[in-house]
Amino acid sequence: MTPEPSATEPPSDRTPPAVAVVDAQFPGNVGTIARAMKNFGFEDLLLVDPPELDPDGEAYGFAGHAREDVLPNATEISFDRLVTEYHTIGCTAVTNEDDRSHVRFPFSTPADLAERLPTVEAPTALVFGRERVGLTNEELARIDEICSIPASDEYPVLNLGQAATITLYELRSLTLADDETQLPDVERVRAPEPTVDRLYDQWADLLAEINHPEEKRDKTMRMLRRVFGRADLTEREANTLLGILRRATERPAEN
Ligand SMILES: C[S@@+](CC[C@H](N)C(=O)[O-])C[C@H]1O[C@@H](n2cnc3c(N)ncnc32)[C@H](O)[C@@H]1O
Repeated sequence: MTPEPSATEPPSDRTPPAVAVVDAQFPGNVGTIARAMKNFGFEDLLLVDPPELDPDGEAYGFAGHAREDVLPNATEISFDRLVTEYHTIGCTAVTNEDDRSHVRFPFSTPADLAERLPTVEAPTALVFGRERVGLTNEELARIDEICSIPASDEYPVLNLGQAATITLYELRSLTLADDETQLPDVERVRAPEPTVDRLYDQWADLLAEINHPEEKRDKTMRMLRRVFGRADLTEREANTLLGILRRATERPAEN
């Protein structure tokens, strides 16, 4: 019998996409992308016409812990081999004004891809373009599909490192174990009922203390209960408010 995978084991039945960067002009971008890959569990970095990656330079400087594995293990590849050996997904900005017959259409968002990629059997590569001119139309025409991050129509073009980071974040379910794809479930210590009741008593005392009109007090208390009910106070928050209200009601009248 196959043992149940533990919660921290990565999803085993999926081959994570490789990340290809075409003609990266700035080594810093390659470092930023390598770091995002390490953050979100991607390992296979492919570089088409890469710049010189000096171990004392920007790429390694920007790569954080990816300088230990993702970056030194990067593979140089030609664009021809990339499009022949991989199911390629070109990442590019599009706007609503883009001509629909254009090479940038149809497109998926990274979130769409996260759902669909597990069903693609061929090795896949996400392809990012140059910082200044992106992927050329000729390159896009040879790529299997297009992925675009939805952004302002007025300015949908992110910088290369940001675009790769957002895309890889959205695809993290392909590489990370379920318990790594979300933050730890830290139990909120909700304020116990007697503490919340004391808080309302203190409010009532304060309303009396400041001579809030008697005929309005019930309504005001109802409103305060609603406000604090919505706030869903933690024990610490309730105690802090209680302390402040107590000091306000116990303060000797001035003058
Ligand atoms: C600064 S952009 C290139 C700008 C270039 N003028 C263009 O319009 O493609 C660098 C790379 O980031 C990625 N990128 C930028 N914005 C994107 C978006 N909204 N969706 C997907 N990828 C994006 C693409 O891979 C692009 O080639």
